[in-house]
Amino acid sequence: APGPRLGEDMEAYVLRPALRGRTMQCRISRDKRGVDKGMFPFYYLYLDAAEGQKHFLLAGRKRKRSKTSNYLISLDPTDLSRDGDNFVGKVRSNVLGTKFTIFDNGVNPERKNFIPETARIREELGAVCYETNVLGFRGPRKMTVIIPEINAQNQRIRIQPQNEQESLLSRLQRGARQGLVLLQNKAPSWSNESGAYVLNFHGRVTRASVKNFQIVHPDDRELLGTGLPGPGLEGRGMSGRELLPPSALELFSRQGRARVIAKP
Ligand SMILES: O=C(CO)COP(=O)(O)O[C@H]1[C@H](O)[C@H](O)[C@@H](OP(=O)(O)O)[C@H](OP(=O)(O)O)[C@H]1O
Repeated sequence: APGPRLGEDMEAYVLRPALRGRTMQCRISRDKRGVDKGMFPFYYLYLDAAEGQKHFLLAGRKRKRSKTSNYLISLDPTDLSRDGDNFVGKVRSNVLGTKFTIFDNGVNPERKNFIPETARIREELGAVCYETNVLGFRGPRKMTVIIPEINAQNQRIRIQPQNEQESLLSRLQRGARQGLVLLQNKAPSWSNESGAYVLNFHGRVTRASVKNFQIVHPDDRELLGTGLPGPGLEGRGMSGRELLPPSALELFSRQGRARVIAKP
């Protein structure tokens, strides 16, 4: 897909769903160097464009004082402040770190100082649930991704919960799936030969990793959206449905336990 045009409104660009039938191939690099980057690394998202060009899109970093995993996403790699102009959204987990929600930069309506007349209620752009499996942490985890439907005009359905009960995760919990698209990670199969779980990444995997996953639609397991870390920890994500903030996808993939390798 073509990269952003010069002078394009980058906030609108990164929030716009990918066009149907188009593949957006991205990569994520992680910077763990430096004093506290082991605990709070930086993530940088790039779009791979024609002629080998890379377009910087987003930067992310785990925030230091939150009780839950809370990753801030910014348009500017040098400005990851929560109240900065470049703040475009965040990824927040539940207390257990098993469920994540991606918000834009709107306001939580349950905040005490929320003023409906002036503040825009935040949108939920997606959510991911990890289910531990019967094998405990030894087997591959099951990942369910929930995104709002994209209409025929390629616009995302607005999900702006007034309260927790209207959130994507609560709707998933009670089976209220109207206006939602549910995706899952493709279950790897056990290979006695390699002594590991395998999935066919069509030559794109260079190393066995718990971060290798393929997101598919349950009704069409061959239509892949894939998040893959490359050799230098640079992930390459392809999301056929929507340009989720893949730095968020990179973060999600860190929750898995079982290594998934490419089918020989
Ligand atoms: O204990 C908790 C209940 O689950 C959460 O505690 P914590 O993880 O520290 O998160 C709270 C922090 O103040 C965080 O800075 C806020 O995000 P913000 O700075 O982006 O506003 C967040 O606002 P929220 O995401 O809930 O709107 C708050 O909920």
